[in-house]
Amino acid sequence: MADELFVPLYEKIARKNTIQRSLDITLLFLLVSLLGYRLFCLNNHGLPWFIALVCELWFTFNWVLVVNCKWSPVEYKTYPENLERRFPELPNVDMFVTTADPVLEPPIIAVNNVLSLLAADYPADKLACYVSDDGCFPLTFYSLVEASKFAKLWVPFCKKYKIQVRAPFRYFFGDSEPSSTDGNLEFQQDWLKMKAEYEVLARKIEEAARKSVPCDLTGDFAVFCDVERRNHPTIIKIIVDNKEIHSNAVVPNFVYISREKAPKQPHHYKAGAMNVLTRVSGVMTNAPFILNVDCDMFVNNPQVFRHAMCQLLGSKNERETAFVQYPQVFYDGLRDDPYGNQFVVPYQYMCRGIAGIQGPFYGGTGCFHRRKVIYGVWPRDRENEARNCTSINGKSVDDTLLNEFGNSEELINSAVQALKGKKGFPNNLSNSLEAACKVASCSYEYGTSWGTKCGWIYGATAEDLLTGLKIHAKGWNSALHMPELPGFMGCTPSGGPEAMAQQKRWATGLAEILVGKNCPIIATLTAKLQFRMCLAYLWILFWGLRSIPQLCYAALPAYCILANSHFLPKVEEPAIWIPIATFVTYNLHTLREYLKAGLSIRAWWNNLRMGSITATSAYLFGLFAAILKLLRISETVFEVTQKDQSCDGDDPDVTKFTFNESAVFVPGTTLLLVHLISLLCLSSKLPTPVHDMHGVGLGEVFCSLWVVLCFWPFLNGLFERGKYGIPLSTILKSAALALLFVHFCRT
Ligand SMILES: O=c1ccn([C@@H]2O[C@H](COP(=O)(O)OP(=O)(O)O[C@H]3O[C@H](CO)[C@@H](O)[C@H](O)[C@H]3O)[C@@H](O)[C@H]2O)c(=O)[nH]1
Ligand SMILES: [Mn+2]
Repeated sequence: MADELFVPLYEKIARKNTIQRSLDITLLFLLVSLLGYRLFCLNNHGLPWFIALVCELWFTFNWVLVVNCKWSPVEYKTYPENLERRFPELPNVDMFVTTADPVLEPPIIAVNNVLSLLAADYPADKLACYVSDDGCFPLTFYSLVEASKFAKLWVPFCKKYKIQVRAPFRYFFGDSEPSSTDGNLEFQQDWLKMKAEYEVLARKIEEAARKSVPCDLTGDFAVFCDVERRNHPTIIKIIVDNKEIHSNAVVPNFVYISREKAPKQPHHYKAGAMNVLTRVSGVMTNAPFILNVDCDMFVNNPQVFRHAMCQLLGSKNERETAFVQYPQVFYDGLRDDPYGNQFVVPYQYMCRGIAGIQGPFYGGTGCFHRRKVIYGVWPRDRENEARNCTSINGKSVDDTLLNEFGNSEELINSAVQALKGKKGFPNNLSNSLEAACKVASCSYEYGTSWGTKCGWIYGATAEDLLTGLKIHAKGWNSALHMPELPGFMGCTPSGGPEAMAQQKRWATGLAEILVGKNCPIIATLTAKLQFRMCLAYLWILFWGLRSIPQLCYAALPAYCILANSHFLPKVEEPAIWIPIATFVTYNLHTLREYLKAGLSIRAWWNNLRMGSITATSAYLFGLFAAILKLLRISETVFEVTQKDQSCDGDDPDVTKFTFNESAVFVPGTTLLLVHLISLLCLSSKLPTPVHDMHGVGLGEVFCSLWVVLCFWPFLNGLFERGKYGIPLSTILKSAALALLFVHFCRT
């Protein structure tokens, strides 16, 4: 028996990275040499030299942050086979799904997500699934109700045959025959039946979507009569109450929530939805653990709950795992990542590295939380005893924290249980409906700490990072898990405008955090955020700010060509080898990372190129939005990204960059035009103003060509039409700006 208590549930293993470290340091050394050289001959050079110095200072600083992130990577191994030996009674898990827009997020996607959650390999009576619908759309509710009927067949089927992918649209994807080779007749029959049933479900949802009203708004649907999306009372519907369907329940509890909305009442987008989900589930099932997934994801590894429990239950000290984050892995990703938004390499190196510091950032989806951590408690140890709401023997509960939870007695009672670490809070779902509606109302949060001290934190469109930061600041660590079979899979934008909109939102959200009162520097000085973790947060929070030096540096070669000046040493000077070595080392180093991660050279190039494109367009606009908010000129908005159901990643045309009328494409187009003009001037030997003996050199010309190469999708866009072409209005605006720039350079 003693042995049982010591079987390990997980292991944290340091990864070897000697070569990577030495390359990282070499590059840092080269960057510092470049800076040294620039400073050394600052006096002999003009403006471009100085701008280059400032930009390179920034790049060097950024590289220090990167090296810090990548320095000590770790890997986690879990042993779910040992889980039940140590914990015969598995804890409950509440699963949260958010959806907001039935057009941008077709309900069939959320339906598949929910089905994969309901069918997860975990005792059904320990799970409860809560779907928040910010769209308040009867179609979403209708789809979920239909899905729950299908789930009664689907869940047993998946469990019986140990199906891996439990999202039907992926499981049946492209298969016209059962994928099993064992030729089991019963399986084949069940398979065909399931497929037919799923097709019926999908067709029903499709047909309902085509009608203006998906079904008769009577009975359960009556509440949806005349609801306005932004002005309606709370709607909570218990779709499955598994206590009601006797002991051998197959489908977990399943609840639909559309929180109250009222005009002029802030609803805080996803963070607000997550807080309502936390409270409603608190009064209904109150599981000690919470899984949150965006609507566009699904469970790809049905064992994921057990894996996560290994890390959450298996640590000697709770402080080690405030949450377990699974990386975002995308299905149907376009080949070679043309938009640079599949993040395979960042997850491999940066995320694993940060996991070795205080643990990965919270990524907003595919994450298992401890409920009490979400409730805002500090890790329990002697130092924090005074801050914590429970004392060691679990007797006294701090009233002040609970007062901050709002005036629902049911919620406070359940929170007391949760804070004491009690497992679950047996309650009948329908008995708690009234309390649930109360805590989902939009006035509930007045005068409480929701969004500031507890729950998901408000004030940034990157609520995920902010919430995680707040947790780390209390001294909690988090854990990463990247099993070979990805835990969750989701979708990522597969079009230029959508990709830009998403990155812009992130840049805004990150900049909002940087200047907000939860800035990591303050958290390190006044709370328990580790110094290296603070640097890691700074690395990501600076994403938007990066646009300025990137844009300046990218414009510099064109400026030099037009003004007949230079910012690089001349080819005949030995110092030219410093920038050359930096350039070559950087590119070979990153290329090595891509190849080691199993990606292609093409993927490396696409990411490199998108790095410049995104920085000079989406990040720039994201930064502007944050500045406008700071100046109180306008508020930032969470724009939901368009989810495509599936597309053919191998079709050559879908990898072509797409554009729209958005102003986000103006800076990139301008930059390209400026370089084209400068190269044209150079080749036609237009008389250039004579400044001094330091005329333009080969280095600048090479850099200019490099920028054109990076902006190749834009060059293509100049000549294409339709969605593959840059709209004429954008071209005209950019041309005007480019001419202005040329004029500035030549005077
Ligand atoms: O008012 C809102 C807006 C959004 N959402 C939901 O938030 C989720 C994320 O939105 P999405 O448009 O898919 O954003 P992504 O850029 O794909 O999401 C990433 O970035 C977000 C922060 O910017 C995080 O919240 C996400 O978890 C993370 O996956 C979706 O389930 C939405 O339904 C709401 O519930 N209410
Ligand atoms: Mn998403």
